[in-house]
Formats: sequence, structure tokens, C-alpha cells
Amino acid sequence: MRPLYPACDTMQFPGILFDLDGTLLDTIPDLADAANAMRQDMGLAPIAEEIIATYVGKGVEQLVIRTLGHEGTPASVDMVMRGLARYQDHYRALNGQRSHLYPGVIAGLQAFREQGARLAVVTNKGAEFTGPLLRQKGLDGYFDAVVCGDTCERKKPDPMPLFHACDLLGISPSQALFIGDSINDALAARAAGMRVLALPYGYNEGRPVQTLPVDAIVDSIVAAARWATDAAPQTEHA
Ligand SMILES: O=C(O)COP(=O)(O)O
Repeated sequence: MRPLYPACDTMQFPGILFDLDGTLLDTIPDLADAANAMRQDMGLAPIAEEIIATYVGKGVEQLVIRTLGHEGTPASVDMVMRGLARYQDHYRALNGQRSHLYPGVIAGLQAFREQGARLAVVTNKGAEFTGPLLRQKGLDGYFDAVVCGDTCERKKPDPMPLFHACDLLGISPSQALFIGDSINDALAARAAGMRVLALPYGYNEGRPVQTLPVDAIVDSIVAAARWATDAAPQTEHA
């Protein structure tokens, strides 16, 4: 019988890039707590977690702008600057407290490592929060590179951070597989010329993942590792 995760030197994807929020970790509880604490500081009523989940994906500035503009009136630049400072203070204290790993993440990361792949995180979350969160959740040992929302000049959906991750892993973008949950991941991967998988349990700014331009939707990181061993070579991919 064919092994489930064959380690091979002819491997299809020597590099696997992972989104963080909504892909490896459910971070919405902490993001929502920090966003609501910021709103309270600014005299605004709290918003439901499910709504805040639809504001996540394009980085902290957009989260603050969307959260402050929830009532329909765009926040002024001054309000956004004050909100950003308040939000960061709260998130610094809350980061990781109620966040948790999705099922199958550790087994999936191990499966990819057993395949011989080098792994990277490419997140729009800032470096100040990403490193501590990865360490707190026991994920830091799995990754050869971590590219954050403020590592490069541009964030996802721009492909720049994905190219940077490939450089750090020593692979070309066509050798990488991206795994994420949102339109920002799908567009960045496509622009980088990478194959891309979507997880259905993340946020995707509140829209169905079925609409994303991805190669496949897989249930878990374990299922992604299985998909990677079965994938047809890039040249055969339409
Ligand atoms: O910080 C965000 O907006 C989302 O971060 P992500 O790229 O890990 O999903």
C-alpha cells in the first residue's frame, strides 16, 4: 500500500506557506475583545464577534477602520490613529488568551514536515503579535520562516510577502503551495503564481469560501497534506 505521506526528494511542493488567523489559529475571540475594548475607550457600544470576524483579513489598520466605521460613518484620520493606539494596547494584553488551534493543525504540520517540506507563515498580523502568539500556541518550532504584515512594504493580497517567504525558504514561487482561508490569501497566491488551498472554517471577510479562486477547498491541514501528495505537477495544471 502507498504510504500516506511519502518523504521524497522529487516532492511536488518543497515549500508550504500558511496563513495564520483563520487557518492555523482561531484568533477571533482575542481580536474581538481588543476591538470592543477600543470601542469602549472611544465611547462606542460593543459589536458581536461574528461581525468583527468579517472585518479581519487585511491587517490591523483595516480592522480598526472597519470596526470604528461599523455604524456607517467612516472614522476620521484622527479617530483611526487614536483607535489604532488603543487597539494595539489592548491586543498586546489579550493576544492568545482565548485563541485556539484548529483541529488537525499539529498533525498536518507534522505530516508536511514528514514529507520533507520547509514551512513558512505569511500573515497580515504584525510581527509584535505574531512571534509571541506562535510561541504561546507551540507552533514556532514548525516554521523555517515567518513573514508578518509589517515585514514587507505591502501586505496580502499583494504577492510581495509570499515572494519574500519563498526567498527565505530558498524556493521559487512555483514550488510553493499556499494554504489560507480568505480572498487575501487566494489573490496573493494567484498573483505569485502559486497553487493555493482554502480552509472552510476561517473568516474570508464573511463571504463563502466556495467563491474563492483556489485549487481546492480542504477540511483541515491534515487533508491539505494529503492533497499535496496527490497533486498533479504544476505543468499539468490548467
Ligand atoms: O491580521 C489580519 O488581518 C489577518 O491575518 P492573517 O493574514 O493571518 O489572516
